[in-house]
Amino acid sequence: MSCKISSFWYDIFNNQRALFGQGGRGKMKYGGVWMNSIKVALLQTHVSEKKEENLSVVREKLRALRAEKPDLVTLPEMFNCPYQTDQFPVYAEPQGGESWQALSCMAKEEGIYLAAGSVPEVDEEGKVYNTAYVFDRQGRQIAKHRKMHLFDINVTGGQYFKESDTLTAGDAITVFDTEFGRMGICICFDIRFPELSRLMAQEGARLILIPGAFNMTTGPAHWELSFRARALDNQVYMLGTAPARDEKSSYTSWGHSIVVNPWGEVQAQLDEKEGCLVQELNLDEIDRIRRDLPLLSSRRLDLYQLRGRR
Ligand SMILES: NC(=O)CCC(=O)C(=O)O
Repeated sequence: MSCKISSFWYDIFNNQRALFGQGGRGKMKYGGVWMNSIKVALLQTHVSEKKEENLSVVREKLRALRAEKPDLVTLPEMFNCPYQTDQFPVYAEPQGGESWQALSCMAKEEGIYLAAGSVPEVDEEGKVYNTAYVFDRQGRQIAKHRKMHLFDINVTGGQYFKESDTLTAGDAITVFDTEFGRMGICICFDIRFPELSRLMAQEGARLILIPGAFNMTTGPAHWELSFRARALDNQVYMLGTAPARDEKSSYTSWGHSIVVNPWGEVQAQLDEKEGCLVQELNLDEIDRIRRDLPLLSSRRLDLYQLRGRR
């Protein structure tokens, strides 16, 4: 089936509306109301060295999910490529490349929003980014986030990783609009910087999507805690989608794809194995919790303010 979609319209559209200078501040509703619930499916896939195989796995799993009728499906960080700094430039493709086309077609074929994990992206200057694309039900790209905080850590006796060896950091905060309300997206290590989630929430995000791959050092210590903290601070749903654990790979993913509700509770979480988390999210809960416990509206904005660069 042919469903070639150009990313051209997106460049024009998004250059005008990308967050913080892209218009559309605050709330936007479709036909005056948002839908009050959304069915999401988080796909925790095994990542192999074969890009085509990784894409085929996603295609198969989306087909298998048809009976569930999800509105939004999310994929893991770097789901089409081994999580290794030396491999990012090898697997990188420009926006509109082969993986982008395949993912756009999948969104269109299934009639879903597809938050297509992240993939290595190369720009015209040869810089490589860790990039998350989001497609709408027609397969059009409606958002693109380049990981803003590169994962450079060296934990004594634990995990070492240096994304900046081969990756360049993004510099935009990313939100997008759907009939379910505004959503934000960032990538893995980005979650550790509370300002970013707060800025997305300030811009009206009600759900924050995070493709992520914590590891065997920081995963048990900080994965769930980080999702719960950001959900609680901002009274939003937080969705984290990770690759399944592969003990043979050089970087071992913690897995544990997770949905946390705006009260800060874990609504559902996978273990380390391949799997799919299908969840119905009650979006009215966001408004109820914000009414009952008015944190965002009780901030002392006369005394302090957080502003993103415009
Ligand atoms: N891929 C990543 O950004 C990993 C982040 C991580 O493990 C962390 O502890 O933070």
